[in-house]
Amino acid sequence: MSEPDDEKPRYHEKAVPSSRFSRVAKLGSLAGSLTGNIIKNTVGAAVKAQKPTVKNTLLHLDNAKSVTKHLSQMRGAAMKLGQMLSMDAGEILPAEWEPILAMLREKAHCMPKQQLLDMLQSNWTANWQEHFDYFDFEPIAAASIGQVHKARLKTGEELAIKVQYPGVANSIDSDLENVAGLLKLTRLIPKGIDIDSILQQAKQQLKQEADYLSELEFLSTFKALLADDPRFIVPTPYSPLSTTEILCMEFIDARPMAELAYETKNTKNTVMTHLFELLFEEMFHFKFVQSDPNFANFLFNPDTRQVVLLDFGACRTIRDSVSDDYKNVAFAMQKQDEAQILSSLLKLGLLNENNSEEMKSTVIKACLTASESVQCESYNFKQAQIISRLQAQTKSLMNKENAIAAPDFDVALVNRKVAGIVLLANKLDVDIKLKELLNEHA
Ligand SMILES: Nc1ncnc2c1ncn2[C@@H]1O[C@H](COP(=O)(O)OP(=O)(O)OP(=O)(O)O)[C@@H](O)[C@H]1O
Repeated sequence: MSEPDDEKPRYHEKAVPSSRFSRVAKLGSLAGSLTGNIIKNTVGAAVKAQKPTVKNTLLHLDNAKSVTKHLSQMRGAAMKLGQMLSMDAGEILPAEWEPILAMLREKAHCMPKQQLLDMLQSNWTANWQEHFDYFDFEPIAAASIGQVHKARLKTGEELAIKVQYPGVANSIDSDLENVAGLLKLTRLIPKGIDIDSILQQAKQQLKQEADYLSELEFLSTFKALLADDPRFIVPTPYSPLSTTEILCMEFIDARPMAELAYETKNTKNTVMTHLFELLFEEMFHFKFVQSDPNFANFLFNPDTRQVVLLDFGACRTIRDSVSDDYKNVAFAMQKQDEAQILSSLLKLGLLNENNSEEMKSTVIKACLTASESVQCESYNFKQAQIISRLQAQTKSLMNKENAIAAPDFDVALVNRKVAGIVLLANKLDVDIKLKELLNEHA
């Protein structure tokens, strides 16, 4: 049933611990290895006549490796929380953690063939192979809550089939609680970040993402919204074989977004411009947002410069008021109107009346700095070093207990979307006519 494909990445097979007991045991062993590493590094520091500090003990790279190794084996909730943290806080966590965050974004194991066969059989029928010309058991991708296989139906259609790891849906709450407890133990998270609200939102988002029939519906909605749009390719959903744990759609042959880095400046600018156009359309026009804009969720076609959109698990319809308030912030930033920026941030819940004057003024100053992106004709996030400048400006907030307000879910998801697209543009070193793109929505 399998056709070899030399271009495909190889994944290590590793059984996903599916019972609650085995998942807790896995976290127990992580706690054990963290403690072991702390002792080892404290002793190591003492031998080298250094004072043991948080940096050379808790934040030591051995701990980073332990956390990554265990989370990537747990997959599901554990790994997703790591990904969310790296998206939300990736630019502000201590530099020592960058290797873990990078691995959490990318590293994954696939499930052993028998576990995969059990999932296919329990979701389909014993004779499921009758539907296919071939089904490649080697996954083309192993992500946080499922792995993706390529297959060809008897009718000739090529499908991408996402199969969820067993036990993911039932263990979301307990996994997230346990992992967050561990992360708190490592004191990894700056005081200013409200981990408990990230945790609540991660639970809510993951439960939605673990229901592949809801993703199938979101995929159909996006397919309809972008029908005949020459900038984008959205795979056609295939519902006859889709279930809550298996998602089937058209297979699209395109290149990973990371390879865009090697394309011409023109291609990079065009592809990234499409993504900013889509961002504004989702926020201000569709009011329906795909809120997980990580690198792996886009592919591109180098010849046509089209963007392939994938992974619709985390879509959300946002309230009209949220869409309007974001638009007000954007245009107030363009006009450098501090009073309007403040009132829109208050409405969005990104600031509240209890915040100190110092806090309000820090956030408004940061908005004014960021506003250069929508004022000049063409903007390059990387060359402007805007992220490090904003980090420096808001650094004082990171060390104050719960200083960063936890907005409601709509707002948190739009924030994640905006941040994700900006980080992508920053990474790719592109020039974007952001002012012009925004003005189309005036
Ligand atoms: N329709 C498709 N055509 C071609 N490749 C696909 C398709 N769908 C998914 N893939 C491949 O599988 C990878 C993972 O897919 P997807 O992002 O949907 O999985 P996921 O489990 O939801 O990931 P995440 O960890 O982001 O939640 C993609 O980056 C892409 O390489």
